[in-house]
Amino acid sequence: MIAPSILSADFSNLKQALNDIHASGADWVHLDVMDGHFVPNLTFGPKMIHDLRPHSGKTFDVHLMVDNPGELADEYIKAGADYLVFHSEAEIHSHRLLQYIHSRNIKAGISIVPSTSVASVKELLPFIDQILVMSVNPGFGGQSLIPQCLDKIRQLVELRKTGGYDYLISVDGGINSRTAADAVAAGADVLVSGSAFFTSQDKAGFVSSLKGEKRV
Ligand SMILES: O=C(CO)[C@H](O)[C@H](O)COP(=O)(O)O
Repeated sequence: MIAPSILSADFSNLKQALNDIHASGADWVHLDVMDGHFVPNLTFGPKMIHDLRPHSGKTFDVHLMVDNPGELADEYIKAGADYLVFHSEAEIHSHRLLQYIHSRNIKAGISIVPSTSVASVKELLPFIDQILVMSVNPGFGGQSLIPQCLDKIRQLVELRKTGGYDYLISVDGGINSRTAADAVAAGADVLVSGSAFFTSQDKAGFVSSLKGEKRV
């Protein structure tokens, strides 16, 4: 599946960004929430997500790049998140927060930055619907994929098989027409793409290309 990240959209025209995502055939909308503390950038909060919600029937994949995500989770659940994904590095009680998100009847996920190992989140794998592998240091779009991060996807595929778990593996950062095939070969289920998607003149062709349907 393809999840364009509106981080790279024109923030003065986000309805158009959603229309572009719908017309492209992409599957999800990826919404990057940054607090200026956990990552050195600020984006938007729950009101933005709430206001965008009526304009899209797509799955809203909300990626919290914030300190203390447990204190903020409710606001994003109320705003209309379908998946609420937080960083395990930012939450001591990740297991409790996963349970809480599930108790509110939405999907729950964790994300890991490039310096976090899969081994350090192994205990959480039975309790998640998605793991978002950051393939750049989070904070900004337009960076280059760190190839070593793809090995974490391979490890997560193996652990899912041996553990009988049921999570999706997403990859986020530096995904474009050149890198997508490596991420898919490693076992990624969801490709998040920001700058490559929004700078593409042929977004439907770009999405098809990432899905392996045709080349652009
Ligand atoms: O989470 C993010 C940055 O922290 C973005 O979703 C990600 O970087 C996508 O942007 P690009 O495809 O341009 O790398």
